[in-house]
Amino acid sequence: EVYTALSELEELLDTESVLLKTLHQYISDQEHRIAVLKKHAVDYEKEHSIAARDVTNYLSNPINDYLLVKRLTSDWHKTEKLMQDPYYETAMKNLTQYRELLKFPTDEDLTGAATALIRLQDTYKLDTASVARGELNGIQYSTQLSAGDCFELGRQSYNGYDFYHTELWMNEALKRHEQERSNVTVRWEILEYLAYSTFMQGNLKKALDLTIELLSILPNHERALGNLAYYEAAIKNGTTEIDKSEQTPKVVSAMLDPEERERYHMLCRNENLMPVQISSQLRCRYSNNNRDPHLLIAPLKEEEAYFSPRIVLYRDVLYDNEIEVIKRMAQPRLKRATVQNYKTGELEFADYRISKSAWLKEHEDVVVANVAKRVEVMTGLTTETAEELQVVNYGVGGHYDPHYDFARSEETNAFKSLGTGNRIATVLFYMSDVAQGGATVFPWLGVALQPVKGTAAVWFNLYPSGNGDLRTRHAACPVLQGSKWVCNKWLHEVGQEFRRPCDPKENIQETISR
Ligand SMILES: O=C(O)CCC(=O)C(=O)O
Ligand SMILES: [Fe+2]
Repeated sequence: EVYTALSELEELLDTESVLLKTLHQYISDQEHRIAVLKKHAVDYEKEHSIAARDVTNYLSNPINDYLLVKRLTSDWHKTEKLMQDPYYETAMKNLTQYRELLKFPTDEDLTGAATALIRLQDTYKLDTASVARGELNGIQYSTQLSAGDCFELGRQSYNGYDFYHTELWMNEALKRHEQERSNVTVRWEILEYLAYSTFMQGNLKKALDLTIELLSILPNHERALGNLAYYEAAIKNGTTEIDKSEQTPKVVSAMLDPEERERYHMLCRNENLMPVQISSQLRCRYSNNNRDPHLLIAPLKEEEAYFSPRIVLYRDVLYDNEIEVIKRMAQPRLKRATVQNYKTGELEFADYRISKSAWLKEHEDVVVANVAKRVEVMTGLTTETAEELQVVNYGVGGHYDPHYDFARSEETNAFKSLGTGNRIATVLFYMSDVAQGGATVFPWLGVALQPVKGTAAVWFNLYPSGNGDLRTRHAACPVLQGSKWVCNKWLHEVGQEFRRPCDPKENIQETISR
């Protein structure tokens, strides 16, 4: 899956530059060949017209006779050979070889890239026409999309049963098709997708009009003829109901609770969801974490992000040179992130988490060990039982849908093999700024944390009773522009008995507080 991280996409640019070289070589070979063929034609023509002017006279000359015969034998053989395109095979052989040597995206990658773009469009409410112009939130970032590009986005949406986006993109394809002079896609094909997706969304009248237009281009299109009859009958009988079960998009976070999804997306767009009674009480301070000797000279820059549950940010707790070391160590080991299937305990890929991650051990580098020490200072907990440092890179469109970091009571298999209990706290370090998007948001709290390089976010996932705190449900918004790097340390329950004593009184019911 190349679309999950920037580093992989860079390799695709290398692939493209090799392909471009091959293409240019092929074109220049061909141009040279065509130039030679043109010269042959001119030469033949010259002799031929001299002969035509006075045939008898021309043919009574033995040299001319010889030349005529030669032109039609040996010379013409050469011409024929040149007409055969000797470069095609070599070029194709090279290309076949490159398929094995270079990194190529797959059809699955194309689907992934299209899904990512549509996810961004959804989350950030990007309007189709602006995206097609290469704009993201009013900033021109890339070149325009052609009718064909829009058509492909529509087709990908269609394949995911997402007829809402199929209609948006096919409409855009149609608009652009009218403006473009050279057309690769054909109008009737756009119309076919557009008519069907319009129908699936319940607009029979428009579906009918589009089908009529399609038939004006291709009067014998069988499926369109069938649909025409069907639509006409349906309109006549007033049966405009469509089987909704077929409409559920496969790709666009179909699993999310709509209210949570709405709150999640609003927070990603930087819309305020926090009551002023809370936000006005949030403070920042220099903290020495109750006189931790490590912090007496250089206290932490602590910023409150929420009170209950308490979420705090620590500014400038990771240095640029440490970040460089961590990224460099992680880079070659980055793999598509997995999630634990809560029934089987197995790790698997999921559409709701798209990023690349790697795990670093403390003994591998002093920087990794220092990060663990700093986590202890920030949290007052031990990292003896913590997981290794997880490094995550999100490419454009990379995201993580709302989730809990702790294992719920029914997830009996999670963390079992570690033998260190549940994930008591999360420390999330931002290792990059993100140009647009990529916030960490807590949908039910109305908290949105913007990534700032060097900052750490800290919160407890469990109540002092040991029960999971459902209010900590959080998500990583899709990256809209740029690349996002984070690393996290998950602290576990075992070993914290005296640092954060259990308090059965706070055995609060596992319910989401809204
Ligand atoms: O990347 C983020 O902002 C959050 C990541 C996260 O929640 C996780 O990895 O569990
Ligand atoms: Fe998380």
